[in-house]
Amino acid sequence: MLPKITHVIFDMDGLLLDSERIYTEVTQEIAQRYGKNFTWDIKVQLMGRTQAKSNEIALKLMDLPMTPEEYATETRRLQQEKFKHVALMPGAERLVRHLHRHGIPICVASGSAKYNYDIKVTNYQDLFGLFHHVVLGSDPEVKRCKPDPDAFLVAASRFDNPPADPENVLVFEDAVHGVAASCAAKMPVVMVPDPRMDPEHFKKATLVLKSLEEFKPEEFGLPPFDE
Ligand SMILES: O=c1[nH]cc([C@@H]2O[C@H](COP(=O)(O)O)[C@@H](O)[C@H]2O)c(=O)[nH]1
Ligand SMILES: [Mg+2]
Repeated sequence: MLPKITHVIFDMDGLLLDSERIYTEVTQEIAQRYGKNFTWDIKVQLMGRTQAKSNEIALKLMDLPMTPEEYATETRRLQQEKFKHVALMPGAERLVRHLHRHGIPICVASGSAKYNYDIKVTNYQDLFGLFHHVVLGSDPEVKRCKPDPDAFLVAASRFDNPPADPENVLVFEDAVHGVAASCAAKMPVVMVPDPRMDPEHFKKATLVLKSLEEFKPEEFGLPPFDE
């Protein structure tokens, strides 16, 4: 029996936005300059983290001869050009608009830095305006990034009247650390992973889908699509 859902939290990168593709392109470009390879196994360890934490891990695992400052500046420069043109993931807009139209409180909880968030949503102001609130990796209340539960617990606490009970909050995630964070927060989670993801990582998810387009809201006690 799937839990009855009252509130929904969306991850952003790789779930609502096709921005994981951009992170990969940029990191691979920098890695190649030094004859290194940004592998999928390394990528999995970065997804969902704060920018600072992810940079630290990437530098170490790829053993790049750059200072943290040089790496941060160069990735930021290359990413920001591309983030302006980021696409939505299939089914994201339909689902967000559907839940909003039916009065289901929705929000975003992402590891993204605010300076990147602002660029990523430039073309989607209207859509992102439907969220009750947005919690980012740079939020002072989020002490630890995913896979710790902080981002989701803070996000649930900011739904008002009444605040959300974790077991009735549905999380949508693409990343292994995001699924772990949802479980640590005791929230059910629908995982929509990249096709390269090892199915070994699916075990903790409540449900795994190939695309948001496959989601059936009524299975979680939410209003069915009516169009
Ligand atoms: O290849 C990468 N993927 C993901 C990240 C980090 O993971 C976050 C993913 O955020 P979300 O929780 O919205 O999926 C990004 O904002 C970024 O901080 C990264 O640095 N590099
Ligand atoms: Mg993500």
